[in-house]
Amino acid sequence: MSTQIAFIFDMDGVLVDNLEFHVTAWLEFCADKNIPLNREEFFQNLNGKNAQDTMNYFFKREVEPELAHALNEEKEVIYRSIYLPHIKPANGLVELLESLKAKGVKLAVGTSAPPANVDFTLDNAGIRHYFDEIVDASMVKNGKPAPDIYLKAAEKLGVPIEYCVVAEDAMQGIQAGLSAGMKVIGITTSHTAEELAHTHLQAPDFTTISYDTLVELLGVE
Ligand SMILES: O=P(O)(O)OC[C@H]1O[C@@H](O)[C@H](O)[C@@H](O)[C@@H]1O
Repeated sequence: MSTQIAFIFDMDGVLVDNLEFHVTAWLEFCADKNIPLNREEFFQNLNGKNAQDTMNYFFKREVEPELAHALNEEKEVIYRSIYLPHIKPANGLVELLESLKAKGVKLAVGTSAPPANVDFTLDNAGIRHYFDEIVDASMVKNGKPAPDIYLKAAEKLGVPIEYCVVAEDAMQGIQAGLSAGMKVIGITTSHTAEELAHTHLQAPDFTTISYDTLVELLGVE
């Protein structure tokens, strides 16, 4: 490989197909707190947002960080308990990570999730060892849709933005990847391929994605 390239993965809805469990946990949390929320609103406005921005949205004000994280953890306890028996890597992911590692592609995770959920997901799915860098919500000031998480991942990997591909499922996350100036593959776990037509390529999972897909998207040798 002549040009060093990188593949940066969103976590929820991409490395694992878990959004149904997040939605169930959010609906339970909101019902308990008398906060109005439905699935459509979640997928349009909240999916991919970090804890702080989610609580600011629910309470329509800047929630004190400690309170925001404590409230968010109430939801994460529900989420982790219902998702644990089902956790597994997305279809085709492990095979792809193996082949990209063998080709020398740099690999990172860029997620709005809190560190406890990152540990929960990567360790229980058995995929942590594939990644050179992991950037979570606690490591940047501005959450998705701001580009910070993806810019930080590229910086930590030492790979220029023009050689980075992002895999994302959420509207906020896709915006983050596009704003970072990266090529974005839309994984259609949260939205249809038509809804993700503004991404550079759409795929249901990783079974159809290969090293050649990245090379073609980036236009490198
Ligand atoms: O891994 P991603 O897609 O950046 O997002 C993580 C967040 O995704 C949201 O959809 C969940 O509601 C959050 O609880 C979660 O932390």
